[in-house]
Amino acid sequence: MSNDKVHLGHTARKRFGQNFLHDHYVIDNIVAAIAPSDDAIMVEIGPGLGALTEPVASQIQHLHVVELDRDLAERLRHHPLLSSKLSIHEADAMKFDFSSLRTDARPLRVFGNLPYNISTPLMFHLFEQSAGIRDMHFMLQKEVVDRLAAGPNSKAYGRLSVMAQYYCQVIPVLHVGPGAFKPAPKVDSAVVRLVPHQVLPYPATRIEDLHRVCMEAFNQRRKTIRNSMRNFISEDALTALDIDPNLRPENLTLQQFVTIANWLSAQGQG
Ligand SMILES: C[S@@+](CC[C@H](N)C(=O)[O-])C[C@H]1O[C@@H](n2cnc3c(N)ncnc32)[C@H](O)[C@@H]1O
Repeated sequence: MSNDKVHLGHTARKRFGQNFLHDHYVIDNIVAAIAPSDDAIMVEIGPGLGALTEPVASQIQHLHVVELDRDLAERLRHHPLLSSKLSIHEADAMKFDFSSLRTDARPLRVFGNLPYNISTPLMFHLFEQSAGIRDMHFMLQKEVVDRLAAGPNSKAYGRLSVMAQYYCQVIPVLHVGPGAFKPAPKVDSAVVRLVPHQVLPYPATRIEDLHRVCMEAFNQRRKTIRNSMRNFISEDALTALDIDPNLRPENLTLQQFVTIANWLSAQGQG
């Protein structure tokens, strides 16, 4: 085993997606982007060995952390500087009810250097609870940030772009190379800021229908939507919605996806 896997006396566990930040310049930039504040309930996902936890906690009164690794949660409980400021939730963030942390009128602010193996489903889990969240800052694979932020007519545009932008404004913040982590991941990383819309710009009648339309369209992204959507909407119905059936899914805007999903919901066949 290479020494790269041992950081501050802890052996990184691959199954928990553990790549610990150790570059102080990068850490400072991330904390500056987060701009910790006491006017919200701050929550970190995957505090690990505390690379972000320590500098964030030093700027605020209290911080919730959600950590799945029992050993790391235990270390944090005994951390000389942090333990008095932290509420440690030893739990799986994928199943965690973040809204349960809202014990007063303040919104949540969520951040984390996410385990890359679960980052996409975890974001979907958070999008569903986004009404009570002011903002989220996540370290992700750069490719995922590119997909989150992509607009129509680009290669990176897909289901993740449409669903993320349905719920949030997406702002890429910082590019981070592999050397900032121990062990170093094989891919480039980036920090993204996600700001949930106060009022959804294009509300879907049934969110399941929007999921379905995106899924069916992007599963066959080289086909025209006339073909990839023929299971649930006819060419004539698309034309009646003022959407060209010859387009491919990557040409459709979020608004057009929602228009199709809402048409589907209105048919009562979603
Ligand atoms: C990429 S590491 C980041 C650690 C630390 N924040 C840092 O930046 O150095 C991901 C962290 O998430 C934790 N983790 C992995 N899966 C998790 C899950 N399902 N729920 C909560 N935490 C998880 C890992 O144990 C690890 O501490």
